[in-house]
Amino acid sequence: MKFAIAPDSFKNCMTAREAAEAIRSGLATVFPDAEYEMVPMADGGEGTVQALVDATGGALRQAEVLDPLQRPALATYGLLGADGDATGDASTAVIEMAAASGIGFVDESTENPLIATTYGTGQLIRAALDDGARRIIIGIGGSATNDGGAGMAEALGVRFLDARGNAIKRGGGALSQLSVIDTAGLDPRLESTEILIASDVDNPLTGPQGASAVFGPQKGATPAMVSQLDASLAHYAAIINSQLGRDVAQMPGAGAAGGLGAGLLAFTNAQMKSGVEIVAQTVRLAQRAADADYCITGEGGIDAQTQYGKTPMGVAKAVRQGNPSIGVIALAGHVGGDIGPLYDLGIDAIFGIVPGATTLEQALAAGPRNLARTAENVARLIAISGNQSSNNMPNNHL
Ligand SMILES: O=C(O)[C@H](O)CO
Repeated sequence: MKFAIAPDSFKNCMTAREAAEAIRSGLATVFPDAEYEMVPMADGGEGTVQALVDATGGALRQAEVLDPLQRPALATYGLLGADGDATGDASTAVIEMAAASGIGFVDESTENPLIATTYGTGQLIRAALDDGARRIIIGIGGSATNDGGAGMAEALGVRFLDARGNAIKRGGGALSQLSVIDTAGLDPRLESTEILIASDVDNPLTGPQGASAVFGPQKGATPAMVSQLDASLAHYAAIINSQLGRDVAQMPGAGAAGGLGAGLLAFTNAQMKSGVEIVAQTVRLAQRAADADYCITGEGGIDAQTQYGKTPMGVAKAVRQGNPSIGVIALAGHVGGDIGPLYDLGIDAIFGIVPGATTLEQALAAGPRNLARTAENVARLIAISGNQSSNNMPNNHL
């Protein structure tokens, strides 16, 4: 009997690796001799750096950056281990933009998307290049910014000038004064660096579905600021198009992280991909689960949204590629209504792990125990289903 264990983190409760350990401990009470392939997962959002470092035997690194309000901060990124490195030589870095430019750096009294900058994200990319990265996975979303990634590009050597040739201020508000983009100083290492963007949304840069209209308010933008920021980003995109020949405004995902998606597409050779697919490929999930009987995945919450690129869905797709008969079982702290489509899309069964009425605080505190107990019960079902190998039958549990 072989299990591939590939959960996401359970937010505010367990990292993906801790969740995988809890699942293994529950399964192992019933199948102590089974083989367990541990593959902590993520979808490009929070926890991606930790999951990829854990899954590949990599290392966490820190860099001094400027936060969205240009205050000094320390931000963590990761270098993957050779285990999960598509380059084969441990030169892939993984970055979460939110580690340098995320909403967590501001509160209601300081948030201001007119001035917030992604400069620190550019500093993280530079730090990864200094570490020798030739492939960078960057998870984007959860930002405090609305600057179209101009700050990120500036940190990598691009100059943004007004009509008089002076550098404009950082932040989305000042982009309305942009006249010339000078890319002569852009870090030449970017030319030969593969950048994969794992985006949390596929919104365009501008318009009613764009970065400012949809996500500006959650960063403190008033309706007047939303109009100003949307016009600034439209102006910025028009100059990018006319001076760099890249038409990024309506590309899917260009509006992610306050338009950082657009900035990466405009100034680097980045490609936008599904976050969970990038992670699954990087950790070779399909290969590692190719001879597994079951895959156990999970996440803090599973609901109808899960089908749109969340980890359990991406895991199911990946493991079924080379192993169509694998059983895929998902465990979650919260299971929403309308999960029917997930069964058709490749998840065989979904179980909530919370045993009864409880407060969120209690549920979080008991998370690892609840996850392990639910995994044990899943194993008990498997044991009585007759699919188990007779060598692994735990008589004392039947
Ligand atoms: O950061 C943001 O703007 C949202 O998470 C969408 O990417």
